[in-house]
Amino acid sequence: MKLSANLGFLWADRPLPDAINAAKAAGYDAVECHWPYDTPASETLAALRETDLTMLGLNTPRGNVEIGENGLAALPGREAEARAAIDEALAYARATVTGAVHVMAGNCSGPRARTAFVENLGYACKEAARDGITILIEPLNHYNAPGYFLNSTGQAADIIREIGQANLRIMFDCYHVQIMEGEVSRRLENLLPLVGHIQIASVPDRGVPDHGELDYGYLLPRIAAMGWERPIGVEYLPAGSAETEISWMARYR
Ligand SMILES: O=C(O)C(=O)[C@@H](O)CO
Ligand SMILES: [Mg+2]
Repeated sequence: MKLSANLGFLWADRPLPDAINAAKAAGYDAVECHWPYDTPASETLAALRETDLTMLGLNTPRGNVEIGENGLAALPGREAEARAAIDEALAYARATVTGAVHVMAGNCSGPRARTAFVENLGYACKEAARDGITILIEPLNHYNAPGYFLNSTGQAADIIREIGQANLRIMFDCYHVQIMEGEVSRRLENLLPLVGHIQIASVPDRGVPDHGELDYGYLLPRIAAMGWERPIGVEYLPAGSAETEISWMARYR
């Protein structure tokens, strides 16, 4: 089982190149991040080359976070900003040889939001396809992301099927799926052809994935048995330092 350190949460207090080095030292096979835009892409790329790690994914900018914005792609009337955010994310991904961009929908609901999301995703897929980049959409739970447009895997699957682009996939975060829908292993197996990335954390506390209501001792071997070979994103909130918490990894290797 290969694991990817999500540097949006792990070593998040360090500059991104230092966090990439920490992930390497801790034994992770890959990295992924949330919003890397304060770090010049050249510095991120240098750290990736030095450590021989790949950046699996990054998120589009969220808009005005001070007023609670959490993405722009499903906001009717904000298409120009949404596409600028997609362009910025894709440029950073190209410059750092990152494989996927998570297009963040934002806080909205209703048919006009869905239309905006579908159209902006169509744009993102076409722009990304030129460089072989995958576009991800991630259903988020309503405790961490109240009002977020995308909150179920069924909704994500419908949108992906409607758009019909081969590079559009679900970011299946087991933490969010368990909170919103349950039946994580069956749901993942059914959706597997549409899944582009998998993430894990304990539920409900979003801690180290070795306790709580989801049994990763069962789930991770089950995911491997489904034929999943790519690194799984470890996206938990460290209670202390991520270095002192890595002993859980040995269990899943
Ligand atoms: O919150 C999550 O889960 C993520 O994966 C983020 O990329 C979205 O904020
Ligand atoms: Mg996630």
